[in-house]
Amino acid sequence: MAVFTEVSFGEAASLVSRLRIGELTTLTGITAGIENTNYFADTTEGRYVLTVFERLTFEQLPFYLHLMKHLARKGIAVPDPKADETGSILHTVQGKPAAVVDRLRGKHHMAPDVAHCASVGDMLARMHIAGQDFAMHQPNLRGLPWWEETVPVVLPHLDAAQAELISAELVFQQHVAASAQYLSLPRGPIHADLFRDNVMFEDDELTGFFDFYFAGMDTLLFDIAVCLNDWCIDLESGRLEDERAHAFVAAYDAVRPLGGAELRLLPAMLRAGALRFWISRLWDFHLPRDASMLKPHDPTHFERVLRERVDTPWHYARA
Ligand SMILES: Nc1ncnc2c1ncn2[C@@H]1O[C@H](COP(=O)(O)OP(=O)(O)OP(=O)(O)O)[C@@H](O)[C@H]1O
Ligand SMILES: N[C@@H](CCO)C(=O)O
Repeated sequence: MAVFTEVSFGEAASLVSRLRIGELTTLTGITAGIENTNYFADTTEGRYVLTVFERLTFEQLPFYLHLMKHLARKGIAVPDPKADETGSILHTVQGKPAAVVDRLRGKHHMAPDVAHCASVGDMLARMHIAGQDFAMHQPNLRGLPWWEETVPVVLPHLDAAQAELISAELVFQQHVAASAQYLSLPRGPIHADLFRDNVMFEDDELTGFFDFYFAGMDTLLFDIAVCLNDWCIDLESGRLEDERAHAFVAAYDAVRPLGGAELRLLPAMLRAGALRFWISRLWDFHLPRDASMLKPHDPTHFERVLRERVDTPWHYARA
């Protein structure tokens, strides 16, 4: 529900005219999303999305945009950033970084079934493989160092039980991250935010995924955990639903077989994924930014998910 930067039709038309994608015909603000300003931009030649980045910098953005370009070139169903006459895919609107990418067809499936979960697992594995030779490097900017920096900031807003849980989980994750098993995990560019609202389907066929603006170099297992915690759960309780979770991992495993350390550390990564989004939702909720129509996500959801992952570890058992 966020529009942080009001972009005029003229401003957008001026940028679009430099991208050789036709002339702008309509520009419509997108209310969904909380991180950036997004507009649907239709032209005489196609349908696009204009994003004005509100937090990410000109230095940070090339990694994400070139990763999307790299994956699109390899036939992975992601939006392809559009270049201007200089070949640059990173643009400027009102002094802020901006990008124009293909608008994916279809809609989100916010109540996915087993088949949807399997499609996403398959696609994620293919994305991880396609990303292995991506030359640029940037860490997951919402990884452990960010959790360590942000937990003290949100701690004053928590009750005693919440403070105990978040502090204990941070210590647990610090130990996991220092372990030989964790250090042996396969790494590469990950999406790191592949929630249901970042994947499109048309007639149950997966048409693509987007919002790579939390991507980074991290363990591939973390990406799997982030997905399981959003695609394969009972939303009320946060509990993992075994049929969907197994379908997701089995589809992924069929494309990129998981190693022993990955199978053993999946329960710990499921906790890490829950912690990461509990922290970021607390941060957004208690330190909100000035934006028209911004509605932060509910932090208590990931508190429940984390408690569930701690109390009932979930393991993937190959059939
Ligand atoms: N390439 C695209 N194709 C189709 N729709 C898109 C595309 N990019 C963005 N959208 C639409 O805009 C909405 C917001 O986009 P996005 O999720 O990237 O914003 P955000 O501010 O990063 O949100 P969040 O981080 O909360 O997911 C999406 O839910 C989707 O409806
Ligand atoms: N997908 C995130 C928001 C964007 O990072 C969440 O649901 O908390």
